[in-house]
Amino acid sequence: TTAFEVAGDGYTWPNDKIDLLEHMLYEHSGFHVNSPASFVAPCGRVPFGPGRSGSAEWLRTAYHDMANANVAAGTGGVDASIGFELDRDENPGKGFNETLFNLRDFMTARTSMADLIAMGAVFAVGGCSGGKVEIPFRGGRIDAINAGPTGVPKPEESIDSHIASFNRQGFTQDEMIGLVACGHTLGGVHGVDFPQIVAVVNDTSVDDNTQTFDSTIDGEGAFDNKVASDFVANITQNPLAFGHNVTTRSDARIFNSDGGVLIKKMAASNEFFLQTCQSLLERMINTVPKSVHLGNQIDIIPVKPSSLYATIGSSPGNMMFSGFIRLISRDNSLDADPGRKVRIHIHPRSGGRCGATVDCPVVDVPEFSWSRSLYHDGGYPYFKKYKFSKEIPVDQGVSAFDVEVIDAAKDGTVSSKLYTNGGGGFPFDDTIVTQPTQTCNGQQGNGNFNLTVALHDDRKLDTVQALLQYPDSLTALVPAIATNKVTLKRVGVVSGTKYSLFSVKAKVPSGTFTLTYDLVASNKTHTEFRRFNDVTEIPSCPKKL
Ligand code: HEM
Repeated sequence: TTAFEVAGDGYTWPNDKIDLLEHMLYEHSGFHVNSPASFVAPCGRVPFGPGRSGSAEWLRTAYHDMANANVAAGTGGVDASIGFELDRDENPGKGFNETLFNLRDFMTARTSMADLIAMGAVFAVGGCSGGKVEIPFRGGRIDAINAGPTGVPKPEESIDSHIASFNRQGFTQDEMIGLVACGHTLGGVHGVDFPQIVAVVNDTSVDDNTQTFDSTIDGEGAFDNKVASDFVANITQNPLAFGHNVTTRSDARIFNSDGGVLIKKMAASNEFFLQTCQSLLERMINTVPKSVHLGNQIDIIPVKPSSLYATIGSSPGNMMFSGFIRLISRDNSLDADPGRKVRIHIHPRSGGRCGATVDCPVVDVPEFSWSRSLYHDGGYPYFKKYKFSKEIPVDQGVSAFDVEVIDAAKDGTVSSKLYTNGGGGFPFDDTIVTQPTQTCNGQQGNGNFNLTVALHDDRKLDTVQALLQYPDSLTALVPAIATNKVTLKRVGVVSGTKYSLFSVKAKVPSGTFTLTYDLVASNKTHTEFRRFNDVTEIPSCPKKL
C-alpha cells in the first residue's frame, strides 16, 4: 500500500500555487532539490548546538506563531508574525531566530514564510516519526508585516488561564491536552532560557543546559508517546511535569485537568497518540487569519516537468527543446529501472493533437537521476528524473508535449500509458524563452544576473521586462519578497529564425536565497507573461565579469 496521495484529475500542470510547495514537501534530497526538509530530517542529525534539536525548534516556532490567534475575531494564526515578536518574554530562546534564518532562504513569491513555518512543522514531525505522521499540507498563507497581539501561554499560568488561551486559539480543553503532549514529545526545556525550571550547572556559552521532555529525542522514533507514558508511569524526566518548581509544572496541570483520561489513552497506544497528533497539528498549521484562504491539500504530482528551455538557433534554423520529467519510481529505489522507457511527443507551435493531421516529433528520454523524501518508514516514493533534449525546426516550434511511459513487467508484458495533462498536453509557450547559454546567475558571487531572452517576431511584441523576485532585505527575519523590474534591450536577431534577442545585465543581492523571475513582453495593445521561472539550470557567472 502507498501511504502517500497522488494528485488526481483535478490537477493540471503547471499550477504556480502548488508546484514549488509540492517539490519542497516531497523532494528532500537528490538532483535539483531545493527544500528546507534536510535541516530537520533525518531527525536529530543536524547539530544545532549541544542540547538543541532543530525539529523541536521548528515545531515550537509553528506553535508560537499560531498561539496568539483569536479564532473568534479571525485574527492571527500561522502568519509569520513571530518574526516581529521575538523581543517578548513569551518567546525566549534562539530557536525561533534560527528557524526563520534557515527558512527564509526558501522564500519566493509562491512560498511565503508562513507557509514555510507550517511546512517546517510538517517536516519536524514527519522526520521524527519516520513518516508515520504525515500532516496534510495546504498552501496560501500570507506573511504579516508586523507583530500580532501577545498571547503565547507561559508555564507559570493557571490551568484556567491555559484553557481560556487554547479556547481563543480554537482548541477545547481536551484538544489542549493532546496538543501539548504532541508538542512536548520533541526537545526539552533549556536552562539557559528557563533557569527557574531547569538549573544551570554547565557553562552556558557552550551548553544550553537542556533537560529533554522524554528520553526518545532523535531518530525516527523521537515523535512518540513516551512523554505521555512517562507521565502516567511517574517517570520524572519532563521538567514541565515533575520539575522542582511547582509553579511551572504546566504540563502536569494540563494533563491532569480531565482527571488524566486523555493522557492515559495517549500513553496506552502509540498509534492513538500519532493519530491524535496528526489531526491536532493539522488544525494548528491551518489556523490562519480569516482573510487567508488556503488551497487544497497538496498531493504528489505523478508526472512533473521542470527546467524547460528552448535554445533558439542551436543549429541553423533549429531550436533545442530541453528539460526534465519527474516520475514516481516503479520499484521505489534509486537504482536505474531498465524496464521503463519514457518518450515525449512534442506538439508543434500551431497546436492541435498529435495524430493523422498533426505530426509530432518523438524523443526517447533517458533516465538521468533521482530524488526522494528523507523519511524512511512512511512509504514515500523515490522519484526518477528523465532528461531530454530534442532539436526541432524553429518554424515548427513547440506548444506542448505528452509523456508516454512504457513499462516492461518481469514476465515481459509491456504496457504503455500516455499522460496528456488532462488532454491538451504539458504546455510550453515558445513566444518568450530564456536562453540558458547566454544567461548567467551570479547571486552567490558578484551579484550579476545576465539574462538573455528570445522573443518570437510573429507576436509583434516590442518591450521585454524581467521581474526579478527575492526576499529583501536579506538580514530581516521575515523579509518581504521584493521585485526588481528591469527592462531588456534588443541586442539582435537569431539569424535564420524569426526570433529577436533581448538582454540585460541586472544586479541581485549576493546570497543563498531562492531567485525566481517573471518575463513580461508587450506592445501597445497586449501583454504576454512567462511567470515564475527558476534558475536551476542557469549556469553561474564567471568569477570576473
Ligand atoms: C500551555 C501551553 C504550553 C506551555 C506553557 C509550553 C511551555 C514550554 C516551555 C517552557 C518550553 C521550553 C522552551 C525552551 O527551553 O526553549 C517548551 C518547549 C517546547 N514546546 Fe511548549 N508549551 C506549551 C505548548 C506547546 C505546544 C501546543 C506545542 C506544539 C504543538 C509546543 C511545542 C514545544 C516544543 C517542540 C518544545 C521544545 C523546544 C526545544 O527543545 O527547542 N509547546 N514549551
